Amino acid sequence: MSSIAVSPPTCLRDTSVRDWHYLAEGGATVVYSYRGPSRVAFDGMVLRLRKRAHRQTEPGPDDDDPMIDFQQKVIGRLIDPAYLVEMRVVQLDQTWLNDFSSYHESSRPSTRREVDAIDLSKRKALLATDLVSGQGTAVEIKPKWGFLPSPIHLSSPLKTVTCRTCMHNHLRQSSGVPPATGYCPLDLFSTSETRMMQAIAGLWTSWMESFGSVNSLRIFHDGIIIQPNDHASLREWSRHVMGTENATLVELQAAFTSRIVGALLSTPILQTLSELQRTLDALDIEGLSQLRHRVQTLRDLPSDEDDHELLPPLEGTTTEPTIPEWISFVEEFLSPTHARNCAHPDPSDLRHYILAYLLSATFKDCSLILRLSSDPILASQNPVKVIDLDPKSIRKLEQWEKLDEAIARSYAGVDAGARKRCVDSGFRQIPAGVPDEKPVASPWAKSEPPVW
Ligand SMILES: O=P(O)(O)O[C@@H]1[C@@H](OP(=O)(O)O)[C@H](OP(=O)(O)O)[C@H](O)[C@H](OP(=O)(O)O)[C@H]1OP(=O)(O)O
Ligand SMILES: Nc1ncnc2c1ncn2[C@@H]1O[C@H](COP(=O)(O)OP(=O)(O)OP(=O)(O)O)[C@@H](O)[C@H]1O
Repeated sequence: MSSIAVSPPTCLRDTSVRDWHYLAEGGATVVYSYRGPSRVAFDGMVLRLRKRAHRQTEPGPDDDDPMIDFQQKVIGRLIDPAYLVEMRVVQLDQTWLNDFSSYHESSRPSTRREVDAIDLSKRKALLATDLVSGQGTAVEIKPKWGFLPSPIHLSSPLKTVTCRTCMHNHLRQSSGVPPATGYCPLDLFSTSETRMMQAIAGLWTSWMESFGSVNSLRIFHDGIIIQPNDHASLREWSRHVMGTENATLVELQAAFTSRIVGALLSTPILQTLSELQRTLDALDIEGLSQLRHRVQTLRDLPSDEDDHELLPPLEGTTTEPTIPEWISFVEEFLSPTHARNCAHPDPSDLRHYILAYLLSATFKDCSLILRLSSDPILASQNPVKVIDLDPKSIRKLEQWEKLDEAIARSYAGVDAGARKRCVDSGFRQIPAGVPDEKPVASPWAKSEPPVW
């Protein structure tokens, strides 16, 4: 008698905290890659743990269960699921999480450690397919906002000339943060090969100049993040990309840029993202804010109770959307009859516009991970995935209004002749002074999700 069937452990508690390696982090989560002894449940997976800001005293809700539903039932209707990453929820054991955090805290960048830490109050986390481990190169790009707003509800034309990301980078630069100033998302989203090359070259330059600290470009080789000032790993990577360790940085940049642009041109994902961002943000935060204030003013006016009943309740501006509400929102957004007059938004549609804006914000903040492979079979498989498609909180609306104002105010201080002119290839030009009276129908107005 031999062969003892041992079921694979699926509890994180059964893994040593040393089996996980720090990979990267964003504003809300920190991600570790499993590198321990082979275990079916964890091989090729990353663990995504929520963080809590030091200034945040109250623990937040465990929001990873809704996150899976949101990805499958909401995002999966708008983006071909082939671009999405498989995820599942895992339980966290408090003692294990405490040990994990103490063991790994020192591997986090000091700039991040100053503001937040792993949230030890959470009882759940996410496991997701590790998109960067294994042999070869994986490149992560955070494209940001791929459109210029329609001028209808804007207080000034400033935002229709220079894109939000370029203006935000200006604000950051004025406050001493190293930004990706050579990068304009509208070039990346343009579908023009020349402009896309310019965009990727800009990302490369800021990656180099910031010693890899910008979040808009990350390069992983054989599962390890490459730091631009680590010459040994840069040489090793150059051997992989260029076939030689002796390439100059200029040659390496050119080869990298053309590989990335080639990969991006072979997929419609950037167009999908910019169309979603644009269509869902039909009013701009300024128009949304005006609509919110209009509802507030109408509610404050003495009038018939009947009239008031037609107005949306103000809780609609503060209550987080539930998954069923998201599902019906997307149903409606995809329906052939979905059309709204965005030039004259109806106050009764306030909640609709808020949900649309929140969803647009998710698509404005996601990242792409591309696998560069010289193996023709691997290369023929979908080489691009979209990550970080978390729902945004309704609590952010006010913060976004303030940030928008701060960005525009700071950019208004730039001499008119020195302002960047960002070109939006997908922009529907509306002549100045002519309000767009036509209802805007969703380009996704079909009964089935888009199929490529
Ligand atoms: O406002 P933005 O455009 O600066 O985006 C924030 C990101 O800054 P970025 O410009 O990408 O460096 C920011 O990224 P970092 O923390 O800077 O890496 C977050 O992604 C933030 O989202 P959340 O608060 O984590 O849900 C993002 O906030 P949201 O606006 O998406 O809520
Ligand atoms: N499935 C994955 N495979 C490999 N690496 C990943 C995966 N998911 C996330 N990462 C890495 O972890 C980082 C942080 O993850 P993510 O972007 O989801 O965090 P976030 O806190 O929500 O980010 P943001 O600040 O942009 O909102 C990513 O930028 C990426 O480098």
